[in-house]
Amino acid sequence: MPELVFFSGTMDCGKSTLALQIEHNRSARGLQGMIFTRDDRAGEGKLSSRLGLVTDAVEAAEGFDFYAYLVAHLSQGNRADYVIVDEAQFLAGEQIDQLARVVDDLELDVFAFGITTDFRSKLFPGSQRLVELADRVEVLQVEALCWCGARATHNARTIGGEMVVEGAQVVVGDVNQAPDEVGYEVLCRRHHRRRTTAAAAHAAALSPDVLPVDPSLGDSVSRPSSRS
Ligand SMILES: Nc1ncnc2c1ncn2[C@@H]1O[C@H](COP(=O)(O)OP(=O)(O)O)[C@@H](O)[C@H]1O
Ligand SMILES: Cc1cn([C@H]2C[C@H](O)[C@@H](COP(=O)(O)O)O2)c(=O)[nH]c1=O
Repeated sequence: MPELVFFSGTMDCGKSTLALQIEHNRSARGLQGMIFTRDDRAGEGKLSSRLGLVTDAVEAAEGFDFYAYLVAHLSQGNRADYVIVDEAQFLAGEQIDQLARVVDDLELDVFAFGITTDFRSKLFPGSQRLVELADRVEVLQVEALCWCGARATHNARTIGGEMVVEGAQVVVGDVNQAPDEVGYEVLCRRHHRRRTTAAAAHAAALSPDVLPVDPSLGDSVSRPSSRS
């Protein structure tokens, strides 16, 4: 039975790499995929991974109709054995409905890849609809890590290393940006809640307010640690 599968995770956990691996393995066996993306960092009509791999893709902009596009593609005598969609968080809910229809009516597997939540830990519309409609939601096995070493489950937006909580939901960007640029950092929930980015933790560790610790004050003293 064909399936709608949502491969989800934080930024930088290997989603695009997995999309390219699925594409490689299937095309190596003679299958032909249709690859879609939206607003990839590498530019329009590209699906790119931080490992340096990139492939051409159809840009699924606002208003793009996946079902109509695939019906037209097939009825012109072209092949499509499966569908890959990267950056699926950016899609509208109705576009996810079209993908479900591609699975049910055109009987094609659809593999969608995307981050689940935004920098405010709210669901993206596309991800919400995927959670509602997917046959399976797969969390990627390669864990992205918070600076403290715990599994990263949330995406923070940063400016100058500081976490921000105001702004547009969609701002295309990357992790490991220069300090003065808008960037992203993956964090565990504890540190996302406390807005403790790596830079903030580093600054706190160096702060004279918390160092040196006076041992005579006992355990009530706040000590710089990975659980700050
Ligand atoms: N220089 C590197 N060497 C090995 N692995 C790397 C390197 N750079 C990035 N990666 C891997 O690539 C992953 C990010 O892959 P990518 O597919 O771009 O992520 P996503 O699409 O989830 O944002 C990182 O989590 C890491 O595992
Ligand atoms: C958290 C968050 C992310 N984005 C953007 C930043 C990137 O361009 C993509 C995620 O790409 P990746 O391949 O998973 O790294 O999403 C955004 O626009 N808004 C956000 O809140």
